[in-house]
Amino acid sequence: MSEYSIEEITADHLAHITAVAQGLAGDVRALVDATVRTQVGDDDVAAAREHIAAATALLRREQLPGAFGIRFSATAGKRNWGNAMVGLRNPVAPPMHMSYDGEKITGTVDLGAAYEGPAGLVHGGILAALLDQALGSAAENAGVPGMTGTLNVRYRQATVLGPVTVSAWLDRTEGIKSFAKGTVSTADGVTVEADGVFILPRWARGQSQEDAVRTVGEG
Ligand SMILES: CCCCC/C=C\C/C=C\C/C=C\C/C=C\CCCC(=O)SCCNC(=O)CCNC(=O)[C@H](O)C(C)(C)COP(=O)(O)OP(=O)(O)OC[C@H]1O[C@@H](n2cnc3c(N)ncnc32)[C@H](O)[C@@H]1OP(=O)(O)O
Repeated sequence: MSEYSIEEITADHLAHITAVAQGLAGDVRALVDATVRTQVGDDDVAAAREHIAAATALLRREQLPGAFGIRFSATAGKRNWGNAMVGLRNPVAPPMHMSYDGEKITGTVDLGAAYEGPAGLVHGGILAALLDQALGSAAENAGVPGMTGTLNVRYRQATVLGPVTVSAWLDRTEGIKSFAKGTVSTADGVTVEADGVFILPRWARGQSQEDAVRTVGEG
């Protein structure tokens, strides 16, 4: 397991690669939305596919051997840029933008046509994933990070595609277990409620975060 790593990086370089990654991911996200909603004819689709194939070949010239992983540094903190919900360089991530106010986390996200489940409504799995991320971050933010052990999700009313707010907070901790809760809200009010248990895995117990990263980084 070597997906956690330490990578020192200067502030200038961080600013540069952040802008580049956000730009590219944003362009690809726009492409996905355009693909879902296009109504152009076959010839235009064929021409677009040629452009897409050329862009893919260009990006494939130099690739990571696997996923981005999670990288830590003194200047940049934690970079989970490949994360499927919040990853800065991942166009699959809507992305959710998270802000922290003490132990409360607020995630804002605009869910477009690419996140549809029932007609005009957000796919329930996407909502569960956003809650998983926010509740997990609430546990981590409270100092007891962990893998999701159990996540309970109650869909109270349909969530219409569009802007959505995710709230999450730590309920309590019991040793290596964190219990977090959260909601999804829209203009219609709370649409989803969740609670979850996040468990610090065995390999990380009794280690500082830095030691844990070194252990897995060498593993
Ligand atoms: C980087 C270094 C720092 C270390 C951080 C490590 C991990 C943190 C990772 C990220 C956190 C950061 C941000 C969060 C952001 C996003 C959230 C997304 C998270 C995910 O997307 S994550 C993917 C889905 N997730 C999995 O892929 C988990 C697969 N699974 C396992 O990795 C193990 O299964 C594990 C670790 C869950 C437990 O394994 P284990 O060996 O540690 O368990 P053990 O037997 O020691 O039990 C200890 C106590 O937990 C209770 N317990 C056990 N299992 C439970 C369960 N499922 N539900 C409720 N309670 C459970 C027992 O009943 C006992 O309780 P008690 O002590 O009271 O009896």
